[in-house]
Amino acid sequence: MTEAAISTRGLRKTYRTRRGRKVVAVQGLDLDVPTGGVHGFLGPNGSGKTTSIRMLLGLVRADAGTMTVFGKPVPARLPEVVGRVGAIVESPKFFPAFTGRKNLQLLAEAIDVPRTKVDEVLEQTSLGDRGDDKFRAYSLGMKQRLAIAATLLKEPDLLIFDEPTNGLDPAGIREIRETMRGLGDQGRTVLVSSHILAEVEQVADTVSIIGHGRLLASGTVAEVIGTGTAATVRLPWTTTKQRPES
Ligand SMILES: Nc1ncnc2c1ncn2[C@@H]1O[C@H](COP(=O)(O)OP(=O)(O)OP(=O)(O)O)[C@@H](O)[C@H]1O
Repeated sequence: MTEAAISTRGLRKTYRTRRGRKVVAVQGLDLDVPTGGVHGFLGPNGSGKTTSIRMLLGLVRADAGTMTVFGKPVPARLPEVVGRVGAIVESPKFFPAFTGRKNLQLLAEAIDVPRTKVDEVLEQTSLGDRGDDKFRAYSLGMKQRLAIAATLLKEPDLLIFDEPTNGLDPAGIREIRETMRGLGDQGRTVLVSSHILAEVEQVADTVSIIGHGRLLASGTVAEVIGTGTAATVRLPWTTTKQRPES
């Protein structure tokens, strides 16, 4: 069996607010992300997706549970796999007065990647003909694609995107979706979180549904969102207004 790109068992995180109130964000999450293709991490707002991703990346400390990335326990052995992982968990910072290309060239230099790679990643994210425009002139979708281009500079095997289409118009959403699909088709592993069922359905091969910090269902999109498991799992949207139009 191929090694899972990501695996978590019994992952837990409780936050304490400034007023001392406890917020249970993740409560015993068992997540398995297979290697290769696009895996949707689907759940309504506040279900614990960002917290789980931040724990995987060593940005938030887990209270309990185990996690592996490409078989290495994290965060203990994160340095061994960090070079294989690219992530966008918040809006990345670029210099507004520099072109997209110049921003990427600076990054490439910083991480010791040949400058020729910049053209390649601009093409991969459909920014080839806009690389010489200033970053501040980019649309939100183009800014997000430049962020993806930046993560691609080091050719990661695993890409983690937290709600990458938030705030984008339908054209922007489509472009990000196509970029993610292209990466999955190249054999890379893409983990993408979303609260929009229809969006995950359109891009993912496999999906895990999370609700209140727990795994509710996992499998191929056809199994989980199609006619199969979804019918037997009370999807978290059914009780909220967050169920998207499909
Ligand atoms: N730093 C924090 N301090 C206190 N509570 C937090 C903190 N970060 C997240 N939470 C709470 O933890 C729960 C899970 O939040 P999280 O952001 O992980 O969910 P999410 O599924 O990513 O939601 P969204 O789609 O809205 O980003 C929520 O109730 C949230 O309010």
